[in-house]
Amino acid sequence: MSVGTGTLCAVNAGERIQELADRVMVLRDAYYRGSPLVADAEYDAIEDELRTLIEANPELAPDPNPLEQVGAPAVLHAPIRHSRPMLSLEKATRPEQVVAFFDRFGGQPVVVMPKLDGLSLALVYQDGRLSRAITRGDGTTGDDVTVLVRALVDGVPDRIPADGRVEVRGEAVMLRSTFTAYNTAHPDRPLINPRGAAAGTLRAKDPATVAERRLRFFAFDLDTSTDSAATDLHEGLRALGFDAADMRHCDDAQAAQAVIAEIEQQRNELDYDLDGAVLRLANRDAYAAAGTRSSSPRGALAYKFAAEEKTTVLSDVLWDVGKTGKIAPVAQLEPVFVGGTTVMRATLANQEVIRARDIKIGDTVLVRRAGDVIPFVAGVLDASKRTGAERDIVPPTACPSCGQPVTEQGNSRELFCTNVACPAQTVRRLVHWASRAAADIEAVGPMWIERLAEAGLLEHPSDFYRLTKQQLLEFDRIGDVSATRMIESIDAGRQVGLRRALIGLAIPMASEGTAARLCRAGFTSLEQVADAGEDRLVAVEDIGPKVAASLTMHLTRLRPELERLRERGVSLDVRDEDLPPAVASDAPLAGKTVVITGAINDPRSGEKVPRPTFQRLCEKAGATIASSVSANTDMLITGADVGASKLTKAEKLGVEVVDQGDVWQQLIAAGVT
Ligand SMILES: NC(=O)c1ccc[n+]([C@@H]2O[C@H](COP(=O)([O-])OP(=O)(O)OC[C@H]3O[C@@H](n4cnc5c(N)ncnc54)[C@H](O)[C@@H]3O)[C@@H](O)[C@H]2O)c1
Ligand SMILES: [Zn+2]
Repeated sequence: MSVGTGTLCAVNAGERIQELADRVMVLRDAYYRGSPLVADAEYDAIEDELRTLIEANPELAPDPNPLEQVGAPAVLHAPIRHSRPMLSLEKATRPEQVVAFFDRFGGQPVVVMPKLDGLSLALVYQDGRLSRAITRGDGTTGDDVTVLVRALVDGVPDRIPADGRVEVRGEAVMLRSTFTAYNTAHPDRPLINPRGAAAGTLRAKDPATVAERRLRFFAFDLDTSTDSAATDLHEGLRALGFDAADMRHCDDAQAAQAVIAEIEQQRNELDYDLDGAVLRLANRDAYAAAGTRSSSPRGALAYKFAAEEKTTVLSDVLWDVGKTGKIAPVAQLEPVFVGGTTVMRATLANQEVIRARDIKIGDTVLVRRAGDVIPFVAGVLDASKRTGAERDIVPPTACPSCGQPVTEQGNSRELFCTNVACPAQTVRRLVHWASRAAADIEAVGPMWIERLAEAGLLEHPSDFYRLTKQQLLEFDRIGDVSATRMIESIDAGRQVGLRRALIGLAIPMASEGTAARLCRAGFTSLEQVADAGEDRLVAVEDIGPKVAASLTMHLTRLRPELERLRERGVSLDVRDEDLPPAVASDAPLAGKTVVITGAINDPRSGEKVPRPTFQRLCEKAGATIASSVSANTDMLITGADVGASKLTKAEKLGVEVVDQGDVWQQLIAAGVT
């Protein structure tokens, strides 16, 4: 008897299936206990491989099959059985799968909404009062977390206008703003990511211990015993007073795909993490009638986005000297595809973060890259993987560029090189001067700036303006064309003006906003700011004593440089672009200080409008823009997906909250476009 290759394969496949199934169980167990061993993307890859193998070899399906189970038989403190199972979702990554979903339910309306990355909760109401909040658990039985939810979760009303039994399901998330604020306040015990933080919060024994870790609930599912509730999911939830996940009705796969793309695009600007978009039958009866599979409802589909977190190996740490002399640890990573690009370097912030997260060279670390944010190392996931060959990360005692001793500053013990002649700092400052936000010397890139500095031709920003074409032509790889381009680009940079020059000088603590505010406060030249003195500077809105002191000290030090810039024809005077546009006294927002929050869309085209563009429109209509709500704010303009914290604050301070739609109407009526 011969053994066919098919059989051999099946034997191998069987082993592999068992191996993967075991691994899935181990990873789930750790994950649902709150200490994941790998990033979600890696876990999902294991599930995918298992699913593909079982589909090809159904007879080898393990028993029990983890893919037919939900969650994990987690440790439940107060188990409660769900009225109907809380399931997982079927996943899709390709447009064809969205088409297939629409084909399956020909003609039925579908809602598309963000797939929030938190943890799901079932809220049970009896005759209008919240009676219970329950976690998903293993899908059949969850944990009673009513006390914690009442104390910590915003967006869960105590009472709703409905009789009988009502069950609302949704996601409890930690807003990114809450997460960041918490980690800033507690650098010694940082949270790794918002989702883990949310799950951990609802595992606390006593709400008082996690009081600063507030969560926010967004509803996505509704079950009622009464017939009075709307059959449309979105309307039904809103009528009961819930913030629903932002749902958009779509009639066909093409429309759905467009909304999915829009959600993915907005992903970075929202105040919560999301890992995909959910498609779901809009009609609640149709959704119920579609029924379920072993572990997922048939009437819904999750479209997954690229992972924003992955694990990789930290191969080394370099200490990088920045333009203000700050020496920051930069992680060198084994290349990893995350957040849509291959990441090889990530920030480690400072030595306190390294200590608090107990990170060592050689560790497998979690790397997070969300949107335009610089990738960073969030922490070590599986310390049990350590072999003993890992090395401690040792901060330098001398500047890696100039060798001068370093100094430590602040609570997070940031390291600084205070040598003003430090070559690394010099290059960084020159690069910053040439950057778009400052003199915008586009044709002289960072590499050439470094070469020119090494050759002794550049040390201060003013040195750019005495470079000659002859000097540039002496460099091997600079020909006539590029030398001309460089000189022209430097010439154009002479029009830098007060605001951008101040940005370009990289004065510690003075932000781009500081520069803009000084211009608006009536300063007409950089010399005037240098001579103003701290008292006059603090009188400017939003400029505090520390910023004023830093400005005065550094501009005094830079006085000779300001003179050289002037001598070489560089304008340090305020420019038109630095000032708010002229406003008529009857402009709709005249005299109002406004804060803008949420995503802004032009109602005429439906298109997204970048925040700075909308700010400029409001300014043209007479408004002064502030970054956060305070007692001085007159109006909070809200776009889509507004963070709860801003709204709560506005309510507390009695600030008028106005929807962007109303503001657009006024802008359009006043001809401000
Ligand atoms: N890192 C690990 O080791 C590890 C282990 C196990 C699971 N996981 C992760 O946990 C998840 C497991 O999948 P799952 O079954 O828990 O969740 P899922 O990805 O299948 O999605 C279902 C969940 O999505 C949530 N959700 C968010 N927005 C929703 C919306 N608008 N409509 C409906 N549901 C919405 C709900 O909480 C629901 O329970 C995956 O992301 C997986 O990567 C990770
Ligand atoms: Zn140095």
